[in-house]
Amino acid sequence: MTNNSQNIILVGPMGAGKTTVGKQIANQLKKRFVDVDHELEKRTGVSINLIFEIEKEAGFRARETAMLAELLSCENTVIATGGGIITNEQNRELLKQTEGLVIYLKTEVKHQLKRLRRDKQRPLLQGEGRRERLLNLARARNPLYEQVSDVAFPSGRTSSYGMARKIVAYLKDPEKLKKNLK
Ligand SMILES: Nc1ncnc2c1ncn2[C@@H]1O[C@H](COP(=O)(O)OP(=O)(O)O)[C@@H](O)[C@H]1O
Ligand SMILES: O=C(O)C1=C[C@@H](OP(=O)(O)O)[C@@H](O)[C@H](O)C1
Ligand SMILES: [Mg+2]
Repeated sequence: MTNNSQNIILVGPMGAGKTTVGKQIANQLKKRFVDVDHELEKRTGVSINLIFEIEKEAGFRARETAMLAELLSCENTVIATGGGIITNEQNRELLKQTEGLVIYLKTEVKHQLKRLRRDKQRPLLQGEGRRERLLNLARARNPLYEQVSDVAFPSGRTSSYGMARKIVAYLKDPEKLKKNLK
């Protein structure tokens, strides 16, 4: 079992379920939940969309790095990151060096498209060509999620609740789950 105060950090692409599953994991483990994007919105008082519009992606990324560093210094917290967190080298170093457990929520573009079809909150998905855009992001970013994570969970058709249960079971007894998978 992971130690009681260990942080759990979720990485993975947009629509992988980092925010939704992260909240449920925190509930089940009685840990605090924070989301890098939500914290940025709280601090700035504006939406991620507006930060992108005013400060462009570079401005958002600088804020995101500062927020990640701050949140990683907490204890006993489930931290949901944004899908682009791994694009910045400093963030990747922070994730590799943290004592927290970094979990990669894997997903496929077809599931992302379905889950995010009504989304208006994600600046990188505005406009046409979502599929192409998600495919390009996956190509560039998936190896980086692998690089920074300790363990990966594919979501596929498993519900967000099912994912949270699977992950909590793993955290309570990593060996048992490995045996079940054999
Ligand atoms: N495993 C899952 N199965 C089905 N829908 C999911 C799953 N995980 C997340 N979702 C849905 O996809 C949408 C995006 O999830 P979210 O948690 O915001 O993803 P992320 O934070 O990784 O971008 C939400 O509507 C959420 O309910
Ligand atoms: O993939 C990305 O670059 C982004 C993902 C978003 O978070 P989610 O992964 O929670 O959607 C959010 O941080 C921002 O829109 C940029
Ligand atoms: Mg999210």
